[in-house]
Amino acid sequence: MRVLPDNMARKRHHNTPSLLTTLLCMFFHVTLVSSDAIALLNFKASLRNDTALASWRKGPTPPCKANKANWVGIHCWQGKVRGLKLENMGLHGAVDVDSLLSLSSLRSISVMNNKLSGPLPEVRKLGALKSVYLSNNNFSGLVESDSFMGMTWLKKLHLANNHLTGNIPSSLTSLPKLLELRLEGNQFVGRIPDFQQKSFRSFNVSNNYLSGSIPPNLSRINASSFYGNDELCGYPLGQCKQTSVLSVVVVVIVLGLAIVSIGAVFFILNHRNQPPSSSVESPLPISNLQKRAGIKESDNQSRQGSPDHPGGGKAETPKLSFVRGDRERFDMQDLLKSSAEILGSGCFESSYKACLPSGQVMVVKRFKQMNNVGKEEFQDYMKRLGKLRHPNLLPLVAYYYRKEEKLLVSDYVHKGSLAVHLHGHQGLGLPSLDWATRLKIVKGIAKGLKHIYNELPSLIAPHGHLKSSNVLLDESLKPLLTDYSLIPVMNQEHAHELMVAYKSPEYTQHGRITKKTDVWSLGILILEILTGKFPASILQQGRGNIEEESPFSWVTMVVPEGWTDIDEVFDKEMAAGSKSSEGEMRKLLRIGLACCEGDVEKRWDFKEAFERIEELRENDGDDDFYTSYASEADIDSSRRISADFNLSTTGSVQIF
Ligand SMILES: Nc1ncnc2c1ncn2[C@@H]1O[C@H](COP(=O)(O)OP(=O)(O)OP(=O)(O)O)[C@@H](O)[C@H]1O
Repeated sequence: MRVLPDNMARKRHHNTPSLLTTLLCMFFHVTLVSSDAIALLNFKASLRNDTALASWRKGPTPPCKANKANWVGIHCWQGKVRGLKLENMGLHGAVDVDSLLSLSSLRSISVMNNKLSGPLPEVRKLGALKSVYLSNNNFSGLVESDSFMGMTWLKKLHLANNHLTGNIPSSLTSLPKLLELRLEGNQFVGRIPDFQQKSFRSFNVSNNYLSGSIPPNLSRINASSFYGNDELCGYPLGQCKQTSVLSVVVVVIVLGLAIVSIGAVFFILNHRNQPPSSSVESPLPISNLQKRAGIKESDNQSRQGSPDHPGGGKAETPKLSFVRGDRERFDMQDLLKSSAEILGSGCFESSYKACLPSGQVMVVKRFKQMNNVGKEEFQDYMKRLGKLRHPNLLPLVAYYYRKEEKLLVSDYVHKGSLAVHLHGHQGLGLPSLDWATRLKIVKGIAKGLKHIYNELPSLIAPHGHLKSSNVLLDESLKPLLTDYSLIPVMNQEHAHELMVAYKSPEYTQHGRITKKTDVWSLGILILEILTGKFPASILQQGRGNIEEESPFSWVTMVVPEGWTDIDEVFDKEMAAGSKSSEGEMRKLLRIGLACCEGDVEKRWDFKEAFERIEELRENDGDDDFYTSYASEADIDSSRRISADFNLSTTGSVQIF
């Protein structure tokens, strides 16, 4: 609230309404003008010629009521603004992305066919967007390489027919979900970068100033998508001209000379920078990780070192033992002096994120209850775990052994855990995981488990601690299992008390775990993924009251017996926009329930569960306003779409 200077406050006093009126006005303002409305009104204020948005105004009519839009150009879902479709409205001015930041449910934005100008809007700030349509405007200027960095959810980006310059932004090349990219009719220069996406549903870079050869993975795209770039070559356009032998020789000689000179410079610098003697190293700064975690730096056991560690010569350094040969080494000192942040405290001790001076970001998980086996057996087992390699397993990188505590070190996974994406996404302003992503995650989890079952057949519960916080998601939302196969080294009483395997019905009822125990956990995880509800057994973990409630009560609560209505069971945010996949969702639910069969004898074994999951058909769900239109025709047909869209705002056509 702005505070008025004293004299102004006095001057206004005569004209101000009574306190009661003011309070009433404030009350009505707060209740009638939702935060979505405020955001939209600020957005409108940034536009020139906004007469087309006359229905956007303060007052008793909110932009959305449930799934119905009251304001023109708005798509609504559960009372929140889900999409903005402001096409062919003669809008001038710039797009004020900042004003839209509080629209937490916004997933699609289209301002195509207007006269908007200024630099490319910073859509990256709206990281949850799935579709961005800015084609046919007057946006201009350099597009920075990181303009789309972190837009993990972006499926469709249409920037055609503007005046954008610079290279095609490299941040586009690794967006995991990007399916449509329309950049035609701009002034992009340079080479087409190597897109990592396997295939595009729509791709067009024609009529720019691109040069060089077309990357091979784009060679299946229609040639017309590349036309109008005079210096572009390679399939599907004509072959690139062969460079003459002479020019190759010249390039080789120049490169050779450059390498020799760079080598010489490095040699000189290295020798200059070397400390005169290792004994005069400056004292280490106070360790952040050490300070936070209170990890002891020196003790007799740690000084013995490990044969695995190449830097074994430093007698005073506590040793980290690396279990993989393919990893850049760092030592315990690096780890201890790195800046650290607590990621969370699970059932065991806390986990820390540590940023090493080299730039590597690691996670250090501390265990005090890991004394089930002696030192040698422990080391052998860690080496065995280090040998597990699978795209869906987060590898153990190194460990630190002290009798009193162990540290397990792995890579930091930036997108965090599945638990956060299922239950904490709203607070973080992230979109809910769609059905297609959830199914891919379930398939990835099953594949990771299969690998552990194959590689560690002697373990009774090969994973033993499967839950949503132990499934991490990488940049492309691929699942990575963590904290797996630790039961053999855990103190048994702690394992019984804390680990998920011991929360299964066979343990709570008969005091045993079996090969099918992980299948129970997989079933619970599947139900959690489908319903979006957090399993009670995890909430109760470590509090010792699991026996008071049957392990089935959560299952019967989230999947009531004889359910028929999909809305009753499935996470609404997942089910919306995936109507065509309802059949597969139901199949997965049946798989989840079969895995949650209380009678171990009747419960599927892992092989059966895996095969059933593999059979599920993947289908990349789509939930923006162009779902029912061929995207190639988007721009041409925008008038038609707008007409349909107007119908939807009256409630007669449901697009979302
Ligand atoms: N390598 C990692 N990268 C990113 N986040 C991680 C990593 N390892 C763990 N986390 C996250 O850090 C938080 C704390 O993890 P931690 O393993 O200590 O506890 P937990 O998984 O909640 O429970 P438990 O101790 O039973 O495994 C969790 O949210 C977890 O998902």
